[in-house]
Amino acid sequence: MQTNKPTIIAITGASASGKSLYAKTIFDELLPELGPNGIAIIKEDSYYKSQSHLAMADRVKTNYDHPSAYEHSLLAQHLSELCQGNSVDIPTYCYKTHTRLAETIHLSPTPIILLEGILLFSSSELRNKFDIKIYIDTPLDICLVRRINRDTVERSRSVESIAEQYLTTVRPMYYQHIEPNKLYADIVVTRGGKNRMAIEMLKAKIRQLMHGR
Ligand SMILES: Nc1ncnc2c1ncn2[C@@H]1O[C@H](COP(=O)(O)OP(=O)(O)O)[C@@H](O)[C@H]1O
Ligand SMILES: O=c1ccn([C@@H]2O[C@H](COP(=O)(O)O)[C@@H](O)[C@H]2O)c(=O)[nH]1
Repeated sequence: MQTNKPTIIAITGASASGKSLYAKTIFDELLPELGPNGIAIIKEDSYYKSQSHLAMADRVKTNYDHPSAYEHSLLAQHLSELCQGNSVDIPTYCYKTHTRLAETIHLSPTPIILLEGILLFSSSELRNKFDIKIYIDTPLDICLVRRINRDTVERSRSVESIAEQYLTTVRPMYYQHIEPNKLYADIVVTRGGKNRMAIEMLKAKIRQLMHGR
């Protein structure tokens, strides 16, 4: 690994497997020692394509679990920019309106970048940019329960709409585009975002990388 470029740690797995919680726990626990210029989180979901040209009735029909729903080319471009020492303006996305928002988030390169999202391993162009690849391996029935609990509260969804979307796209796309790419992982983490040993091991690796810079 080069020491002068950001280390990109990609965290993938099914929807509601615990990717965000795992990344956020590591971020929160390392922030006091690394500071805001030391570590950042990027979400693949920020790169969902804008759907502002579609009516709401059509936006809900989009397959958000297929790689084509994401602007992966922009994510790849931003990772390249960050690795070259340049800042980027990350898009923001609203799950309630299913589209990109007007504002962006300005991000300068940090030594450690935690990148999390469901389809990060589906593109070889993206995979080649990752220094460490982690797969959060949580049984799908547990993910579904977590998704129902989360999306009814945080994403304005009804249980019926979650069930419909799960059966039509979320579950089939998981078996086509997420689970088969587990083989690219360096590390497979069980028990979701609260696996304390998996959290401590990645924190130790990050500390080692920071000492080597
Ligand atoms: N190990 C766990 N035990 C209990 N709840 C968890 C665990 N991991 C994650 N969760 C919860 O499940 C929900 C989905 O987790 P989240 O991290 O948002 O998943 P993802 O980012 O993979 O979609 C959240 O409400 C989160 O707090
Ligand atoms: O407009 C949207 C965009 C995405 N989704 C669902 O989100 C998940 C990915 O996010 P996680 O935080 O990893 O769960 C994906 O399964 C999409 O189905 C959506 O419902 N609407």
